[in-house]
Amino acid sequence: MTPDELRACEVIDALIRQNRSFALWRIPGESPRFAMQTSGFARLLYNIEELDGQSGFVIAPFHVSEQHPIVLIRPDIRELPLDKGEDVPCSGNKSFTLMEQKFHARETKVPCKGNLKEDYNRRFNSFIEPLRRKQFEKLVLSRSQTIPAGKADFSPAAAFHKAIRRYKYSYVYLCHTPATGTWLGCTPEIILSGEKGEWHTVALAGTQPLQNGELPTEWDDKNREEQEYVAFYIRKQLQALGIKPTETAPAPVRAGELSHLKSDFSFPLPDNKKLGDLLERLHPTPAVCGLPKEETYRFIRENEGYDRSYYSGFIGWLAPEEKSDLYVNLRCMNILADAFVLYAGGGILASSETESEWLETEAKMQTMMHLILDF
Ligand SMILES: C=C(O[C@@H]1C=C(C(=O)O)C=C[C@H]1O)C(=O)O
Repeated sequence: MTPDELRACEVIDALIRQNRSFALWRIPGESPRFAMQTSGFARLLYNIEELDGQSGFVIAPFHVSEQHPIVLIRPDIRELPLDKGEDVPCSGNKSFTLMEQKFHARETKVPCKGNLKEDYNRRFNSFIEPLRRKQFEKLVLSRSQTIPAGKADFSPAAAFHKAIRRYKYSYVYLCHTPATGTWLGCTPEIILSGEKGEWHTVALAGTQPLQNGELPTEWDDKNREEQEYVAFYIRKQLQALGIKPTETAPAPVRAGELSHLKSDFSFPLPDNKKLGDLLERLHPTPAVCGLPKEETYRFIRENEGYDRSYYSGFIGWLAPEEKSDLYVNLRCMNILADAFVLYAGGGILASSETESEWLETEAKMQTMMHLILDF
């Protein structure tokens, strides 16, 4: 790292210690951006529609609750306060006490790998059953894994810098608020991006490792079907709003050492003040939830056995008057005082097999594992 980058990392890590509300993000092919709220608490919302007409950096959970609200960071400053360092104006937020760090760490139990796999297999069996009975067409089963921090001096900012170099084709972010704690992720999946009359979303699903660093050319029926469920759902949601998108054929894209099938949807929007309504319709897509939406959304919450928190929610810059870039929060982790909580999941169809689905979650977790293991 250059001296300037090192200095930037020190400032960013200090903002986390001071419990500020800020986000740092890098859209693929662009330079990193920064936004921070310098006074008061970041706004908490309990309905996605409440995002209509709002702007700022958003972090929304898989399922909104008292414990996991939607958080909207007001961008009081857009430049990293390099000169001022620790003296950024701030009221309302206070530094983390040890107690609060422990509070954020309350979900931290470190089960051994054998138990994790047994637990996953049990969940898999309860997920495959309604699929085989044809009650549902698709379900996404996910899990979390807690990795104790090896050393006390882990730098989230240095991990962000490592991520932007390593994951060129992903959206990389680091976000901290008192309500959410610290999250870092590298996601390949747009939920909504665009400006003025031109908007964009994607149907992304199906997973294979890269083959000798290259995109796979063969995709089996199961992967294609998984992706088509997402495309079908997006078509239907847009249609219900009277939107006629143009759609591309599914094609493989890169996400770290993995590849997924993606089709792009482009469309005009009659009213940019209604982005919350559109997000409410899109989230959660069958890439992270299932089909039919409402039934599988409930089934997952009742049967997955843990709270997804901000994993598989959405994050990013919301700006109806300029360009918005919102992504599905995948390949991410919650950084705690003494541990990392990593998350990953995968689409299950009636034909799915436990072992290969487990290995898929392992492969997806490697995205974050690469950022924490060499520290
Ligand atoms: C659910 C995740 O990823 C999603 C599920 C995929 C799949 O089932 O093949 C592929 C990409 C994402 O849409 C995850 O990364 O945790």
